[in-house]
Amino acid sequence: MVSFVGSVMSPAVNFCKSNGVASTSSSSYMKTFFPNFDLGKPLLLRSLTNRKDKWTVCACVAPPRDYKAADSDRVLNTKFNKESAKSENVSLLREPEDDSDVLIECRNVCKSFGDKHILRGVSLKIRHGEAVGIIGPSGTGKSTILKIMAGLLAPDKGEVLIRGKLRNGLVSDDEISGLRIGLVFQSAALFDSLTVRENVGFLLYENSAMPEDQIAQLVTETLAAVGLKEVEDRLPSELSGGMKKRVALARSIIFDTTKDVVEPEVLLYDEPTAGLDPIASTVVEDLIRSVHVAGEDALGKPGKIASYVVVTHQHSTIKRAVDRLIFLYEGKVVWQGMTHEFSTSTNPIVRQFASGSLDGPIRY
Ligand SMILES: Nc1ncnc2c1ncn2[C@@H]1O[C@H](COP(=O)(O)OP(=O)(O)OP(=O)(O)O)[C@@H](O)[C@H]1O
Repeated sequence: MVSFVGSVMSPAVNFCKSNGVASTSSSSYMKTFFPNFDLGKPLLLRSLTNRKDKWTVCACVAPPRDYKAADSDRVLNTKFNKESAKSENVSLLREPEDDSDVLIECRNVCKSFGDKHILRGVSLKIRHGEAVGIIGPSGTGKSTILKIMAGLLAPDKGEVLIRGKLRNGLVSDDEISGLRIGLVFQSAALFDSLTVRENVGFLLYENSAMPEDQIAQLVTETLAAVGLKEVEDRLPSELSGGMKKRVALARSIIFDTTKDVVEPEVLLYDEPTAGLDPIASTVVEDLIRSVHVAGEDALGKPGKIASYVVVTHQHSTIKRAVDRLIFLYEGKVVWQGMTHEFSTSTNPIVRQFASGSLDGPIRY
């Protein structure tokens, strides 16, 4: 099964052939294969997603394993403790020896667009229970590595391992990765002509056998979990920016309750607080925490997301929403550490970025 948590409205979305090989950027492909495609028309969207035998829209897959919420504390307390993160140089960072909890691993990933070499050998691991931030100057490849982790873009070189298993090419219908990955785009990326209910329940209306009234009930419960009430019949244009982001989050965490085990495990957020005022940012940051297994949603229930990765520029998001940071610069990981070490780091690249100074190794 392919779950859809992003949007065809994002220019970054790729269309993946179900053999997992071909991909291209959305706009050119849409024009080629669906000349009449109009992003605002739900009927056409439906016909698109119904082409399950050939094309899939956006990311995410596969039956996850069971996990224990308590594991998240163990991971955070033991895997990247203060000692392990003291290092100021990424090459000296002490990695845990046990990799059994690694959900996503990138090994020496390279990606170019034309003659622009964006990722030049990125290696990183996302472990079960982690809340990780990816930071770094603009254009350094943060969103690109996120899309590669999600399976929307294939690396030119290097490997992506999902729970230790090599992923070939892109996410596809017939690939069983053993991990369900959701990507939440920077713009809330809702379908303008669909109601909030249809947006949040989109995947279930399209792909599940659940009766409509059951989906509607689940949508209401999921909206309540992200702190929204009585907005089901509204159109996205009737929501504030912060509300749209919450609706997008609700869409990414809803799942088919009639299946044995189908829950998102890893959520990837691309600049979730971009363009929000400080208070609205705080709301979204807390929301991101609340749907994590270590958190509690608006209804007081434990969150279900095993791990998440946030690409962000916002200091408040770095401080509030993540525990560990990965710093990308010129297509490489140049620093990793716990969030509280970010502001005291002696790494000149990190210091310049943290202070916003014009003096330092980062040049614009
Ligand atoms: N599909 C694409 N085709 C061509 N160039 C691309 C594509 N996707 C990204 N790029 C280029 O790759 C570079 C890195 O983009 P990316 O969005 O990953 O950076 P980023 O670190 O997330 O930047 P920002 O912080 O500004 O969002 C940019 O120069 C961008 O223009």
